[in-house]
Amino acid sequence: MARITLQNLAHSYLRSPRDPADWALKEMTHTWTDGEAYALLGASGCGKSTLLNIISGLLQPSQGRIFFDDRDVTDAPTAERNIAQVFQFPVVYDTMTVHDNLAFPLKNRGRSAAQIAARVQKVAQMIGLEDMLQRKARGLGADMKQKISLGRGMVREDVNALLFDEPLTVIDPHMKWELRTQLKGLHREFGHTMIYVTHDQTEALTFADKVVVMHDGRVVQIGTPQDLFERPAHTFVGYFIGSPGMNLMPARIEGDRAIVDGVALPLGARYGAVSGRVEIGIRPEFATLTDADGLPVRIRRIEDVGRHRILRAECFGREINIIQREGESIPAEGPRVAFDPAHVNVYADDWRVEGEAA
Ligand SMILES: Nc1ncnc2c1ncn2[C@@H]1O[C@H](COP(=O)(O)OP(=O)(O)OP(=O)(O)O)[C@@H](O)[C@H]1O
Repeated sequence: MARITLQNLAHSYLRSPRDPADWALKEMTHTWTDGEAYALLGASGCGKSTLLNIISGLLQPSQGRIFFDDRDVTDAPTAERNIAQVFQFPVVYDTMTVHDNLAFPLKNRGRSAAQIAARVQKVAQMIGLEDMLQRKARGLGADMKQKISLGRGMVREDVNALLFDEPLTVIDPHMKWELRTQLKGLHREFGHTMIYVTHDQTEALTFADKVVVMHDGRVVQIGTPQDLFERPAHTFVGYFIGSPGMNLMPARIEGDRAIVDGVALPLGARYGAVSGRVEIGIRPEFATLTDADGLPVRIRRIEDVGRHRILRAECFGREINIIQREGESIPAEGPRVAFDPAHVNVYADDWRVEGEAA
């Protein structure tokens, strides 16, 4: 397993990039901890595959270096990087048994029969393939074949990193949940450094210790699922993560208050001068309806989604979403919306501004 360091890394597919839009990956410097499970999350085209391909060695970055521990691997081909990869579509040898597919990477590295048997058994058991080991891979469905690919990715203990590129794309929805859980179990048991590319927030949040959110060629936040939920570092994180995403409202900040359309709202921290395009961000979970303080709202639609309901509302001509838990009601007249001050984030030009404890 290895720590992965990206140093001033950037990539453009153009020969002579001129402006920022020409860079598929904008300059970044990050260190990813040895043994952690990371999800690379972002919308289509944000640069996830470009970054993964640079890490795996399929692509040479236009700028910067990449290290596995202290070794500079920027110029090393994929074969020398000692990584395992699992792709969107299963890669299995149809004529081999499930056992031999799983054993293949170990045989290639000259492991003893006893080592192979023990390891294959363990991996097969963890992904629920132990009863199928003697079957030929031919004839198995895509789900089963992808399970084999995942298992084969995990079978070696000595890889620097395990890279997954949207590995659950071909998997049946109910099976996705099972495989994600198994992958998490495998990570807990084996402790590989894992990088998992997805555009699906549920996949990222359930799988990863740390989620790396990418937007427009940049890493906008690396954090635990809780960090991303409570303190989105960028408005994109607020919007992209959560269902529905974070509410944003233009505001002016005065110390520990935000002024929205002339109404003062308390903040959980005190701020100095905040300049640029200033907004406050509030997740729908931290917005409540009152009949007293707050901003006037008009409820447009109510969506019942089981344990809670989503109120789609309008506030000073802007859309706002409020999540109500069971037992919470809607005031009959003149409802207002109030925000939990501790969960109001302040943004300047889309980036979160840190306040001082009030
Ligand atoms: N081989 C290539 N040549 C030129 N441009 C490319 C190439 N591959 C990707 N790009 C561009 O680089 C940007 C980042 O693409 P990338 O595939 O890394 O994003 P992604 O987040 O993985 O998207 P997706 O989820 O759709 O695969 C996009 O604007 C894309 O059009």
